[in-house]
Amino acid sequence: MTKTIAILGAGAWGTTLANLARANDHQVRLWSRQGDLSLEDVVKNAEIVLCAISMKGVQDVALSVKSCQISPQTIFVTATKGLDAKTTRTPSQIWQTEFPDHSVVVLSGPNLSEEISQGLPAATVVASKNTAAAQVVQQVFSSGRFRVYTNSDPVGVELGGTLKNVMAIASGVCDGLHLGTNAKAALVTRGLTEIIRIGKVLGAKTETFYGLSGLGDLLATCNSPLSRNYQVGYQLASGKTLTEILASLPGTAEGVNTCQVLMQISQEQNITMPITEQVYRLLETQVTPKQALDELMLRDTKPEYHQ
Ligand SMILES: NC(=O)C1=CN([C@@H]2O[C@H](COP(=O)(O)OP(=O)(O)OC[C@H]3O[C@@H](n4cnc5c(N)ncnc54)[C@H](OP(=O)(O)O)[C@@H]3O)[C@@H](O)[C@H]2O)C=CC1
Ligand SMILES: O=C(CO)COP(=O)(O)O
Repeated sequence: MTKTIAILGAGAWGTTLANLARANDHQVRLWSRQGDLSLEDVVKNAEIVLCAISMKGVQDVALSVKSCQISPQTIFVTATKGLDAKTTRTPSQIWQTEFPDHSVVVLSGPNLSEEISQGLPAATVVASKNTAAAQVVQQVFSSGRFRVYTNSDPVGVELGGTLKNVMAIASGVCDGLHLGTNAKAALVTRGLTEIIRIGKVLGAKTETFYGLSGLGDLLATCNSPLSRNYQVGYQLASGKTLTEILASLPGTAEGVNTCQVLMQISQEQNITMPITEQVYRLLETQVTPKQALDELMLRDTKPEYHQ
């Protein structure tokens, strides 16, 4: 059944998702601040409103959508991977707070948009407390090139995609310093342990992090030069400043902001986040990449906890 879909954000991810939905014969209207269509016209009568804008714009756009005419049945889908700097909320928590009577679905997975745009195969997850809403979104995007799984842990799926961005920065540093495959395996594995530790405190289920939106996205992003977050780390290791890197980066690297929000959460909730802390100190120029490595390697010895 053809659906009317409003996609907010005409960046790399919003455009790619719009093309996937159009390829399945859905009617798609795309909104961005630069576009010709007003937000009101784009969301009017939409059965699905999908947000793929950067984290920094989500709260304001959600408030703007609230003042538009929205059908009571509209499903909201969020594809943003970040945390709100003011409230530490996830994007789905923002949408659910502004639209408490609507279903909210999180779409997240190992989805480097450039590969999907080239028609390469990929899989993703759509997660919601409302299974029927997740299944609607699954049907909208599923194709022979894009395999979509449903899941009932939206916060876990969302945090997998968000927290791995910090690990992707660390992985870029690891590769930029040419530390080798053993070091990378150790970093990504301990990164997953750290993600699970944070995620559990923030309300996610542990097992979600072993799926596509957790381990899957961690592997994709930590190993691909297509990842903007990986690029930030890689270029920091080569001696560039963060300002220089962000000035030439094609698109958003959410891990930079996420890292700051996580440090706030770490202090408030007393969660140990050694890798995140070193990425934060590196971004703040408190340590060099080599010093960050030494700090991690010379921490107190301990048993191998998995969570
Ligand atoms: N690219 C990818 O491979 C993937 C990206 N994501 C996530 O999707 C989100 C968007 O990423 P991506 O499309 O790559 O980023 P881009 O930088 O390519 O695009 C960002 C989009 O967000 C919009 N935007 C930014 N700030 C605001 C604001 N204050 N108000 C309104 N709109 C704003 C931009 O609008 P404008 O054009 O008007 O400036 C643009 O449409 C990120 O959270 C990212 O982590 C998730 C999976 C894959
Ligand atoms: O989330 C992504 C892949 O799943 C995209 O990663 P980057 O935002 O680091 O480019």
